[in-house]
Amino acid sequence: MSTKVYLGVGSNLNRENSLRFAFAKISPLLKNCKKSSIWISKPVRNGEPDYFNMVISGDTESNLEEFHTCLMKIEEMAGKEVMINDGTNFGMKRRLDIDILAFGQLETSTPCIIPRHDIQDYPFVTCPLNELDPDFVHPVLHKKVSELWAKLEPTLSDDKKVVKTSIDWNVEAPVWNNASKD
Ligand SMILES: Nc1ncnc2c1ncn2[C@@H]1O[C@H](COP(=O)(O)OP(=O)(O)OP(=O)(O)O)[C@@H](O)[C@H]1O
Ligand SMILES: Nc1nc2c(c(=O)[nH]1)N=C(CO)CN2
Repeated sequence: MSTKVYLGVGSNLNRENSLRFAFAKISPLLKNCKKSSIWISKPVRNGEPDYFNMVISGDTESNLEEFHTCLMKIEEMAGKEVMINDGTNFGMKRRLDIDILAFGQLETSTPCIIPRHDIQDYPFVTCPLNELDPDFVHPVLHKKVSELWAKLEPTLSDDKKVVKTSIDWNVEAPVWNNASKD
């Protein structure tokens, strides 16, 4: 039996390469794998560099535990590094964050919280999810993502807005270093 999953992927360290790495590792795990564009937004926590975010969807044959373990391994594989921005040292940070937003119709808190509140609360999740699948119905709120986005978007101040990047998946990502902020 396969389950349709939605994943939120974010990075603000080597961010374009990190999202490409995530897609390269996740797409073989999913049938009918699809991805949104990459969107840029300000961090929730002030001072960090801006984030790149995307949403990936597809069908898995795995159960939640197996699938969650695979995703944590992918996050680990992407590694960590010291994040320094404008002279502030944020310490060791994961390059890649992968969250399971929804796992079919499941509602649970073990081994992780499903569905994630990010779907309706974080524009950097709602917006790419709406781009990918506006007709997806939230398993608990029973509302289409298009309705959730229509409610959230008009409330956003400039610092919460998300902007679509023009990243072309067919062109190789630029070389990155900790000072380039890309
Ligand atoms: N659905 C999920 N998929 C993947 N990881 C999850 C999921 N739910 C929780 N986690 C992981 O559990 C930890 C705590 O998550 P939680 O949502 O409570 O806080 P957070 O992500 O740090 O903050 P916020 O609520 O502001 O998004 C994080 O490491 C998070 O990545
Ligand atoms: N814009 C944006 N901000 C964040 C994000 C994210 O993915 N996008 N993830 C965070 C923790 O993982 C904290 N802040």
